[in-house]
Amino acid sequence: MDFPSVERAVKVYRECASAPSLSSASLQKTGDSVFSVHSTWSQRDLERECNIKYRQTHIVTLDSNGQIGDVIDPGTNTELNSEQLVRWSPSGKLKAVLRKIKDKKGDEKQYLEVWNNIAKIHNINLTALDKHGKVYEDGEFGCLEWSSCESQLLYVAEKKQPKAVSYFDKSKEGGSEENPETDAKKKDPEVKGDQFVHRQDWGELLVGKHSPVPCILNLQTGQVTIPEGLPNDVSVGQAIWTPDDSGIVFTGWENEPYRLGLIYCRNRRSAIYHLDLSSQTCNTISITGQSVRSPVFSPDASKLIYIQNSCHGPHMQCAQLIVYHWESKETKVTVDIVQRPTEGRPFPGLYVGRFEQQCWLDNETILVSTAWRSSQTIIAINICTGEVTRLTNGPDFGSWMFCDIKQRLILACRSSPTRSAQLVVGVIPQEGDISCINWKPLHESSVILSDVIWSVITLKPKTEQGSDIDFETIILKPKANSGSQEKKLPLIVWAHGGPHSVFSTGYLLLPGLFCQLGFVIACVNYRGSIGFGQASIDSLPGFVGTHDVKDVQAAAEAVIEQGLVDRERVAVSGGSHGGFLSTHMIGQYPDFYKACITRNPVTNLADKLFCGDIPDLTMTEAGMDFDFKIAPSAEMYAKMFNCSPMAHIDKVRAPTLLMLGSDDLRVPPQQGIRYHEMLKARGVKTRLLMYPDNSHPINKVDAEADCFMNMYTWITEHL
Ligand SMILES: CC(=O)N[C@@H](C)C(=O)N[C@@H](C)C(=O)O
Repeated sequence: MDFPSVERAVKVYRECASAPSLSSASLQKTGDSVFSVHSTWSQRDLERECNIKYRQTHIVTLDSNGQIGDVIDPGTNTELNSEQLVRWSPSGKLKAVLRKIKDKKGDEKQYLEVWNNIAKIHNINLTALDKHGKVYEDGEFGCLEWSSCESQLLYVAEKKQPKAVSYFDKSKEGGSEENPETDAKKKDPEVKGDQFVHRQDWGELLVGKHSPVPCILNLQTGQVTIPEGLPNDVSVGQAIWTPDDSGIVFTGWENEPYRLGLIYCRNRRSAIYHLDLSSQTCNTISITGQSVRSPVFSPDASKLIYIQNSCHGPHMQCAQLIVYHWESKETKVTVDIVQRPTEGRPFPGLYVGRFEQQCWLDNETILVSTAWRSSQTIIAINICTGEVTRLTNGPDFGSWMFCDIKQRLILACRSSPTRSAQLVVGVIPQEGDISCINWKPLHESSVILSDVIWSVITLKPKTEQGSDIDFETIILKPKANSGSQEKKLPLIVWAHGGPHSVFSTGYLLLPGLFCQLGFVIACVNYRGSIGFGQASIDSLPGFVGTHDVKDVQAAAEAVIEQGLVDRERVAVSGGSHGGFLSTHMIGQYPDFYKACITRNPVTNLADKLFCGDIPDLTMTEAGMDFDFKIAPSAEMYAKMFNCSPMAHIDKVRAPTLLMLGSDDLRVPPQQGIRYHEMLKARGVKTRLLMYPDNSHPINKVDAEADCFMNMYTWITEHL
């Protein structure tokens, strides 16, 4: 087949990859019925080989009926180079900015700034204060919270460690057994012999993040304090003020017996804590033995909500919404785990990482984005009754993300496999059906794939076990051929990673790119994906390498049966567990797939058990209970190997491209390197690309673009 040229592929990549992705968006009331929308975006810059960040501002007015009036785009795109966190104060009059700057010597320093509507009014050099290590700005631990009196800022940073010095450092020889008091006079404590002590961190994408502690900056004094009374061996994150600023509430993850990788893993043992700042007493609010996260107070400060799910088993699960009554301390599960959604009760449960800080429509209703089968959707939850209302279900946009709410003005971001992110606003009706919202776009999607159409098909598994659980596949087709029969197109079957994650009907860069270049794409949400009920998730552990494989194959065959695809030109792709599946497909269906392209694949669970930052994944997905002692029997090793792609290596014929991140801690490169070598030793065509300074996602701008071009040339050469 004459595929589009490499030059065409480069052009299409430049167009599609230029789509900005939303980092954050918030509403500020700036006048009677006037609101400003501040959004920060991330966009690939292929020339500078970096992701640039920029801020956009829009003005929204409400008319006399409280409906959306004007939407004004003052065209104020401003590139942001050093902002790490931004938080507006409760009054909206002040803005806190965490900024990272390199000084003249090239050393990074962090500043906490406060701006009013005229200028910068506070500027604290946190690094120079030397009260803590780096401030955390990540999505797992990071926070930046104003006290209600707007005189203090709360954030988390690396706990300051005593300075480790050598026993042979002559400059330290002043203090000695004869004159120990000399040591005591030193400003900071020093420890001899600890220079090379291993300090475990929280793993992939959280490297160097060991022991975060809460920090309080007093804007009047410019001083930072680390509260006393913190629990031992707990990593603090997501900290917020108690309503009267008398204390803080935070999520604490257990460090002992050792840390397991945290990113993409919502099953890490944790608790919600309340620290009273004056008495320095710290109490746990949540029950022990769970994984909890994202504490948020109601506007009237009467209730605290947080998310809870098991700290055992799958890394992503259906969660509970917990309501904690602040005065009475009564705790209630207001939304429970959903095992199997039904036609009558289609709500599939809660699949949420963190609530937005402004997620309250009123003191009884919260707004949240959650996976709902193959779509990300916005729901409203009545936290007294647990009633769930789906607010976004329109056919034209696939997936929605809730951003902010002020009074009844809601800010959201929507996209689809053929339309990049678009900010929209709407007014939630005061009466009647709150899902009747007239959404108004603030801008057009920057990328619209007008010659691609997408759909979602539902499939029933063919295996007897777990066969009452259906699954879905998102299909992208070139519009030109959607109705025609004469020209059969090549197919790429895509498996997502996790395995407990999901392809959502949002903007999907790689599938959209390949579809633009003439391929049919099938993105498979196999059993075990989130968004389909807990029973689906629980159906996979112990059956990886069979259930997930059979579902991916069933999806491929279902698309072929639609008549558009040339069954002789089918490729398979996926990263991480998606790489586990793509290498399984070419081993178990060696004549069906003619090419394989995979990113950081899991190829041998037995080998992975003692490497990588989440050994628990290996045992969990192989159907075993994880224990921190990890003492597997020979039989357990055999089971882990036998459910791995490496067990099928002798059958592989498909030319296989592997793309590895040299810094990957989640799935160490050796998994891909060994698979590549085993193919070479068997004379199977294979190519391995190793991307330095890239980890599990391989998402540095230059590496990501290079991956795509190599994927394209590999597939077009072998289909
Ligand atoms: C929990 C986890 O990280 N699993 C990995 C093996 C994986 O599949 N990661 C996904 C999120 C990926 O696509 O990288």
